[in-house]
Amino acid sequence: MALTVGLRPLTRALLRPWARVPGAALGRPAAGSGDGVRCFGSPRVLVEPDPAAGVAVMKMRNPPVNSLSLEFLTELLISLEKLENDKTFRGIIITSDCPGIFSAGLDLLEMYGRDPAHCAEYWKAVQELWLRVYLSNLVVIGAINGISPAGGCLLSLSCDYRVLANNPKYAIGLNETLLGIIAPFWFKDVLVNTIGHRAAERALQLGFLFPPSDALQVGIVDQVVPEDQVQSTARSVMAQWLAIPDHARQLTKNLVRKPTADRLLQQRDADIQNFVRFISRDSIQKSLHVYLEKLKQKKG
Ligand SMILES: CC/C=C\C/C=C\C/C=C\CCC/C=C/C(=O)SCCNC(=O)CCNC(=O)[C@H](O)C(C)(C)COP(=O)(O)OP(=O)(O)OC[C@H]1O[C@@H](n2cnc3c(N)ncnc32)[C@H](O)[C@@H]1OP(=O)(O)O
Repeated sequence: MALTVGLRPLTRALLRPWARVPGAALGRPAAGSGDGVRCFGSPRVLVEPDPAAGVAVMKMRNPPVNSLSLEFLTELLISLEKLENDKTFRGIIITSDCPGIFSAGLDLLEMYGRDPAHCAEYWKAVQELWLRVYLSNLVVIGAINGISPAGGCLLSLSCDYRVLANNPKYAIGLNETLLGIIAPFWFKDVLVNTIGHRAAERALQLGFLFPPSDALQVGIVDQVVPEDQVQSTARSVMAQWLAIPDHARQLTKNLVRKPTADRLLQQRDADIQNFVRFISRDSIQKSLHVYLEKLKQKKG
């Protein structure tokens, strides 16, 4: 897929793609990879390659909550692009390195109190990550080992298969309305494609965050397993998906997903402008302020 990363050169230059990850990366062989295969990545994205299996495990580690900041999105994009272009890999497992949190979704501080140019750049990166994961030629499996609201849910929904840890503290869903904001049409489309129109209508309006058993029942995840089996289950599922010839699976994936992606691709700039207009409204900024204050107060 020929997507440009589309971020300002400055943003990219600030990052150190493929820097060795301090400590964790140095000298630590990737699990199951045998001698000589090392983890790599960038400060916020740890990639554990298993070349023999053709699989890479991508661990998000932007503590405390893996919120999708501009820098984090950029690093995720660079990692994905690198894996996509490396013929060694046929599949990626996306998971979290932050205990109890898959991803808290979009970084609210990228949308609160920012100028329009920043919001536009941020939204472009959000679009880019979605397109890259959603249309990836690789098999993408989400090993969801923590709570996954809003943008975290979108990331999960963009995977080919979702395995959620069975922990009552975890939940997944598009909860935007609870923040006084709305899920954009392409978030909505992916949810409708996954759980159907009626269930999506209720879930979106009420901002449902589904705990594991409800998540499985509604179909927002494909499997719920004990927490200590999330990674191994993702691996077994990956083996099933990799048993299918790549070209047939990729063409089929494209057939199914392209119409949804095209809706955004045909109006990316307009979508950015809509977002910037919407998020810049005083009333929306107030809602974000109230929500951020609630998060602070929760701490006591
Ligand atoms: C007509 C309209 C036309 C066009 C419209 C066009 C476009 C649509 C417009 C907008 C679309 C926006 C879509 C938005 C998507 C999103 O993803 S919004 C984010 C949603 N996320 C959430 O609601 C999760 C919020 N966080 C939590 O609930 C909790 O933090 C947690 C359950 C994830 C973790 O709980 P704890 O472990 O208890 O940790 P804390 O709550 O103490 O958090 C630690 C620290 O992190 C900060 N934080 C948490 N989440 C975020 C976040 N998403 N972004 C930024 N920062 C976050 C939190 O404030 C704490 O900070 P400190 O107090 O330590 O500084």
